[in-house]
Amino acid sequence: MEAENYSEELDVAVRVVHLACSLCQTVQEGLVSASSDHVKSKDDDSPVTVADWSVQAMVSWILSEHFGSQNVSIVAEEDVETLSNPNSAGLLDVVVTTVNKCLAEAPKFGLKKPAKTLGNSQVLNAISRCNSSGGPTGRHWVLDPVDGTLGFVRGDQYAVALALIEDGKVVIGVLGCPNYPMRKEWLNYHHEHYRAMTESLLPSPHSWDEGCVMYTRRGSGKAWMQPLIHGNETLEWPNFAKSIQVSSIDDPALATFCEPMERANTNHSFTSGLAHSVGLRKKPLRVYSMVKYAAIARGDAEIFMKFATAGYKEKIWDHAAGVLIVEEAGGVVTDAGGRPLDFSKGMYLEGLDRGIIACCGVPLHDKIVSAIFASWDSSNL
Ligand SMILES: Nc1ncnc2c1ncn2[C@@H]1O[C@H](COP(=O)(O)OS(=O)(=O)O)[C@@H](OP(=O)(O)O)[C@H]1O
Ligand SMILES: [Mg+2]
Repeated sequence: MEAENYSEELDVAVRVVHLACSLCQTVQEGLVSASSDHVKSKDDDSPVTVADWSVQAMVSWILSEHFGSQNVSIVAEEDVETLSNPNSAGLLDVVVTTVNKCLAEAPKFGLKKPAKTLGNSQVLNAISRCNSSGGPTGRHWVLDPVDGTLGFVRGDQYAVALALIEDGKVVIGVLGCPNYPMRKEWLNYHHEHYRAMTESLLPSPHSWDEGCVMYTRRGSGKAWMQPLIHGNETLEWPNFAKSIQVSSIDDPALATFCEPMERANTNHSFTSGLAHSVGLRKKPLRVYSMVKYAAIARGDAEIFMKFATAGYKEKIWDHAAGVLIVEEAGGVVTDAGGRPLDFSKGMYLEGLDRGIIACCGVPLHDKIVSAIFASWDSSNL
């Protein structure tokens, strides 16, 4: 039966995402106490951190050890060029140290650690092995080592996203949300008070309470959430797993919609007009990263919309894990034309019609898609 497949893959994926969250938390704490060595610029000027490379190296190493490197194809965000440049020697040292420190903790998470610490070339190899471009056939892991890099460097929300695609379909989705606590009250609290209180101040990661890891398997009709582990705790399955479900709200007046924080990543004025025409009354909730999918999946918000500027091609690693978790938790995710997202075309969501709409259920989703149909011509997207 389909729902029983992939248990070993899911088990390893959840554990490795827990380990990656722990790595990210340590690095984010370091960032908050400010070391500019930890931030580099990518071509597109978005911040790239030690955590990006270290998570990618670590996840690649664990998956290859577990399943055999010849069986593991990984599509991931970071390439190895910047890091293998001799000018980046200092940064590479920090990454290698971070990876080894993290892997030393692997047994706490039920994973195997290396017999000897990894050297520079092993770490670079692990990163460069993630050079698959996916496609319509075979198995491909899809990793966003730190999704929401802006949120990460600002001490705010970010996610570690790992998915498995088989023959073009997402079959496993795991989303680590280190600053997104298990408690539902967080969203209101965050929205109303937290950002205002901390506008000029980077928060200490400890003030967020513990984060969570969400996961699912295609066809299970279920999605789960586990708390992160702390200190000397060990990850004992099922680690207090709680089943999660989308919200049952279908009245737009009661619904909350979330969208990207940054104007550069979505068209806020278009979504604001759309929200008005559909009857959404609440202020949009702007959150960095795939935590937006997490919020829909567990019923903290009802709608997620993202409309990138024309010409921007959405990458599969920014959506694969989140989409499956929302769908299995009872939600609907499509492009703006109402079609499912296509993960079979390589690293991009080729053919995506305008934007992405994730909803807790069909009635709200229909309303949004109809409103887009009605208002598109008059918009200046
Ligand atoms: N121009 C443009 N338009 C749309 N999307 C873009 C664009 N540029 C980048 N990206 C990708 O979007 C990811 C961030 O999306 P978010 O929803 O997390 O946005 S936001 O941080 O809340 O503003 C972001 O993921 P990360 O790089 O992991 O942060 C990018 O992959
Ligand atoms: Mg991303």
